[in-house]
Amino acid sequence: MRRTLAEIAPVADKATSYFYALLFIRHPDLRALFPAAMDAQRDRLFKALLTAAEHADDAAALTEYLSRLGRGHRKYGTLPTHYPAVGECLIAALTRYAAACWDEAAEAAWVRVYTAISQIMIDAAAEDEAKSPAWWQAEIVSHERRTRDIAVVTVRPDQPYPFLAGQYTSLETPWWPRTWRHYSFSAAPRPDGLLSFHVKAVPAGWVSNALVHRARPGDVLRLGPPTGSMIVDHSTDNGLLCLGGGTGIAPIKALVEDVAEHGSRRPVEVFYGARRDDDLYDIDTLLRLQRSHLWLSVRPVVSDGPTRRLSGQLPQVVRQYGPWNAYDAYLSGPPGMIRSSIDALTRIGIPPDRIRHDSIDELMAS
Ligand SMILES: NC(=O)C1=CN([C@@H]2O[C@H](COP(=O)(O)OP(=O)(O)OC[C@H]3O[C@@H](n4cnc5c(N)ncnc54)[C@H](O)[C@@H]3O)[C@@H](O)[C@H]2O)C=CC1
Repeated sequence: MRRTLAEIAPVADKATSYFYALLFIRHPDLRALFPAAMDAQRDRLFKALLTAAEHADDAAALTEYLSRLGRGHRKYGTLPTHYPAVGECLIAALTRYAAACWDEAAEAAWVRVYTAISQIMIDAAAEDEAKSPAWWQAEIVSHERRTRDIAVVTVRPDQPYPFLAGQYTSLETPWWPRTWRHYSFSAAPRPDGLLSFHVKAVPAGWVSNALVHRARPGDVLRLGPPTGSMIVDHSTDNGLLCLGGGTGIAPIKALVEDVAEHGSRRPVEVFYGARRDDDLYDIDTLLRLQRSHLWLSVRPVVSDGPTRRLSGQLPQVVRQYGPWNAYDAYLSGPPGMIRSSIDALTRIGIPPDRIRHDSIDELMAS
């Protein structure tokens, strides 16, 4: 499998385009399950295959990854009968684009692995069906523009939506059917069941632009299941060192609320990074939380413009404080910020297993 993937990696775009073309010609009914624009989708299929191949020797990690994928596919309307159709087109694409190493043994390995992959995904989806809906309808109940391009969107799901502070969901708008994007919850679970997200309209971001510029109270979104492991570990008394860059502050605020609800006195140090003073759109909320909780310290950090606040990139500024050896780190923000913060924090001695963040691949896909 690894040899085949290495061979198709440089032509992954062509191989996945060929795969989808074949799938939609042979099984036109499946086209309706996919978004109109397939660019992000192409990338995702290849990444999923790579991830599966990377974990091929670690059965537990592979099963966990595939089970999550199987549960996540319920919202697309995927049925067990779709898997053989996909498998057959996948094998055809590999035969064509990994021709140099494709032989009977390679084909047998892929058929075996694909069958196992599908079975894990199908089983996980079936098990999930008994306890959870495939998706939730969620009506927008408030839409608050904080800056020209950032909105805080609050929704009421049609059924209880169990999740943990720090997690994220996938979201589909009525304007771009079947195009799903990830957003972190910006608040811990609330007694009224409402959920909030911070959305920044990014260039060429169809979903984010629709959510910021078009969405209004009364519009109905669809949500997939909650996911993500950037949650508070309540089994330790370690402090929390939280770095939130831009709208990455959203799940950090949820984590702070979670610590507050648990009534613990663990120190929580939040560094909130933005390009300019005006971009610190949620600073008032965080400073209000700081006034209510002695264990919480919030430091705004401005990276680009002139400021009377702390100035610089988040990882640089954090290094000037500390020591951080009794802290668990929580990182949320742009992929570049997450990568450089992991680097900086491991260099000052925080072990990698105490640094939590969401999957960088999934952040990029949003
Ligand atoms: N769970 C998560 O990790 C979440 C991630 N996000 C992601 O956060 C991003 C937010 O975008 P914007 O608000 O436009 O933020 P931005 O691009 O304006 O950056 C905000 C701050 O992050 C830091 N930063 C950015 N790039 C950096 C780099 N390469 N190295 C070090 N520090 C860096 C700087 O302090 C900067 O001021 C989006 O990509 C969004 O997908 C948003 C919500 C949750």
